[in-house]
Amino acid sequence: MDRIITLNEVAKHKNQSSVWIIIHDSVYDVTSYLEEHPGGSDILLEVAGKDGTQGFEDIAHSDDARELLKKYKVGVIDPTEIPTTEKPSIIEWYRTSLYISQFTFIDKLKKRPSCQYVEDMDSKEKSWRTYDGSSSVRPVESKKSVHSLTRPPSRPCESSKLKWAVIALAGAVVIGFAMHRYLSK
Ligand code: HEM
Repeated sequence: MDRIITLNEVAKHKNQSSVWIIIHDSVYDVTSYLEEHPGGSDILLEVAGKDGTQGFEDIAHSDDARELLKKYKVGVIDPTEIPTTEKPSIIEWYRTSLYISQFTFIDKLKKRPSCQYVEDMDSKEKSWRTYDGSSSVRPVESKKSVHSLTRPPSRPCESSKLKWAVIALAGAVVIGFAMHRYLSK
């Protein structure tokens, strides 16, 4: 079984004499690998005692590098310390969207500052990326699966609310005008 390690404990291993790095919620002791690392030791020391997932994924390490990780694993982060406060994914958002049947929706959404769940869509339009509120962007389900969702809206974005407010106001004006005409006869 994996050893459970707290963030506090990882934080203690932050200099050359002992370097622990978190990658995808697992903890690696790379002290003996510092000088061998093809990307240099400095880059590892920068994330020593911390989460290095972003840097690790940013340079798209090879499968060999990922295999090598196993050799240095010392445990996993205490699950109670892993943040779980994700906002709804774009799929959740689509389920509740008025524009569910239209792919052009994505373009509308991008233009609406109140609906910031979509950050980007890849150029081949094969996957969607969502903005989950914590500045991390991740690919999600394919367009097809988005398209197949048909639940009615229950969480419209601000501009939809605005639309209904305008309709209600227009209705009130029409009724007011009709009442005025009726009463002044
Ligand atoms: C902690 C475990 C890590 C291992 C076992 C590891 C392993 C490797 C390996 C084997 C390579 C050669 C290229 C490849 O096969 O992908 C490499 C390159 C590199 N790594 Fe890491 N790495 C680790 C962490 C990191 C982290 C946390 C960062 C950044 C914050 C990083 C940045 C780099 C860079 C910049 C290169 C050079 C890429 C190039 O010159 O093209 N590595 N690493």
